[in-house]
Amino acid sequence: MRMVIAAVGRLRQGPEAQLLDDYLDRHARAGRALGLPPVTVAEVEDRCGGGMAAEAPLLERAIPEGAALVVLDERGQMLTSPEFAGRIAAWRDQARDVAFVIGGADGIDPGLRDRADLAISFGRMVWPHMLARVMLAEQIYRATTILAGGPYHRE
Ligand SMILES: C[S@@+](CC[C@H](N)C(=O)[O-])C[C@H]1O[C@@H](n2cnc3c(N)ncnc32)[C@H](O)[C@@H]1O
Repeated sequence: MRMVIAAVGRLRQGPEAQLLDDYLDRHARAGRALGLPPVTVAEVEDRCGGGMAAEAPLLERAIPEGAALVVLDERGQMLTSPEFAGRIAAWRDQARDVAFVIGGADGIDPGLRDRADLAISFGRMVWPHMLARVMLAEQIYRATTILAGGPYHRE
């Protein structure tokens, strides 16, 4: 199993990058015993201003073949953290790769969005894509602690 975040834009050094690295490091450490791999981040950028249509093929290239495709989209489903953890465990048990896709300023091209296995919403408000990246990393770490039975997640 591989876990990939494919995201539009380059995250510069700063608080978001520090938070992202921290959650992904924590996930990597906690996930080892659970058979969950570290998350890799593939950043894509279209320098010609082509918007989401130009970004879609760049994102596609970062998605492993046959991977479960999860798009982050404010119109998607709102899962609880334990539900999200259950999805991750199911992909692990099927030895299936999973790719999480985060769009740019215009969002994710409908062609890519429509073929997703799952669209996840962090609420109906629109978040900056760099914050969505950090929030996703935190939820992946949280999911790992839920699967490990740790005390980080409380209801
Ligand atoms: C600035 S938003 C783009 C919003 C754009 N108007 C749209 O229609 O998707 C950039 C990316 O951040 C992520 N994002 C922002 N808000 C989100 C939310 N509430 N839930 C899930 N993902 C979100 C999505 O991947 C989105 O493509």
